[in-house]
Amino acid sequence: MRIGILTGGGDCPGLNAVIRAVTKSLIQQCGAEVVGIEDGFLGLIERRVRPLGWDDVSGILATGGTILGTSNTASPFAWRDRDVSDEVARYVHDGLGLHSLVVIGGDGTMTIAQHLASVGSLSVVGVPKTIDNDIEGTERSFGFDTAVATVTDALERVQTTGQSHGRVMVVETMGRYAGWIALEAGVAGAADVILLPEIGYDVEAIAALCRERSARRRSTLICVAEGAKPVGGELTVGQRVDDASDPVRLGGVAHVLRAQLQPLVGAEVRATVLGHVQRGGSPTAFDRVLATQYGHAAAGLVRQGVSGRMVALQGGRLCDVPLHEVAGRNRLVPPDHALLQCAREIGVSFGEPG
Ligand SMILES: Nc1ncnc2c1ncn2[C@@H]1O[C@H](COP(=O)(O)OP(=O)(O)O)[C@@H](O)[C@H]1O
Ligand SMILES: O=P(O)(O)OC[C@H]1O[C@](O)(COP(=O)(O)O)[C@@H](O)[C@@H]1O
Ligand SMILES: [Mg+2]
Repeated sequence: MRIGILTGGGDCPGLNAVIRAVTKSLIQQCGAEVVGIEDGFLGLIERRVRPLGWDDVSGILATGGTILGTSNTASPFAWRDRDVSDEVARYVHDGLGLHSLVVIGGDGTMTIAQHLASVGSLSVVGVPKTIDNDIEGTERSFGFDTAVATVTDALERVQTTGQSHGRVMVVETMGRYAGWIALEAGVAGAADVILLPEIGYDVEAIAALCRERSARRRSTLICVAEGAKPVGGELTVGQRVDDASDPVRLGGVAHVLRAQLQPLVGAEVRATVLGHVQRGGSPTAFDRVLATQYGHAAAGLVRQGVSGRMVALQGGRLCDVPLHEVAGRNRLVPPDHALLQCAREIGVSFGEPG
């Protein structure tokens, strides 16, 4: 049995833990030959692969990033304005002789994997990664827990300096169009205001809260997701990546909000954009365990000859879901989410109009 592995989309902590678990499981359980594909789908397009043996994946459990490299721009369906998916499928079948491909990625990567599985009749098994936790079909992607821990730590640090100066402190998280990181870290880091892409905010309502807190000699800690926007307003685009299917990179809403709040509050306002620090470094123990379980489960599906499915966590239990239920979708924070309600009832503001 010959199996390929690739990591696609933005990197996140725990990718190496999955690569290790998939490879060790397949070698130990069925003596499989494992092939690492470099830089996600780019490696299939440019034909860059290398063998992965037991020793290649030893000692990488706790390391950040991905030993295989990744790409969040390369798609076989739109490569330099061409659809090269047929060539890629032939390379996987005939060139590499792969029985199955384990694809570790996010919503975008799973969309490509699902298309490749149907168009190219490839055998594909998915593993959900992303700090954003926005993949349909699973309640947890690995990498999210580590990002939340990093943001929580940052919020606590920003809070002490904010309180010393009596300032309004705005901290921006990643997450694209989903507010999971801001919501969980905002609660864990005791933010006074949490702004999510799923809930439009009102600058005057936030300013009123800041003024009221300043009057009580309290600083205000605002945790804003990069995809948050004012009611009826626009997303803040950080930059455009022209060769990506989704060229928009969000970023900078903390600076926009800072400028909007400053004339409305007495206190000084400062903004911090956490950026890629949220994606780097060693995975938490939770993510190491989840990534190991996901990798082991994906190897199990491969050995059973299952295709077109992604391993997942539902109700705290490992399971697998069809890729077509994941592809092209985005899991957002639902308006009736229990943690939203909990936060509201302990006085956290979501910046909603008063
Ligand atoms: N809706 C989509 N349809 C097809 N390809 C997509 C879609 N969204 C993203 N992609 C492609 O999938 C790859 C990874 O997507 P990205 O969203 O950056 O990472 P992730 O897999 O972590 O979600 C990129 O090559 C991107 O061009
Ligand atoms: O690394 P880039 O290209 O700046 O992308 C930034 C984006 O990637 C993420 O960090 C992770 O998103 P994906 O998991 O979809 O790749 C987003 O939170 C962020 O908006
Ligand atoms: Mg994504």
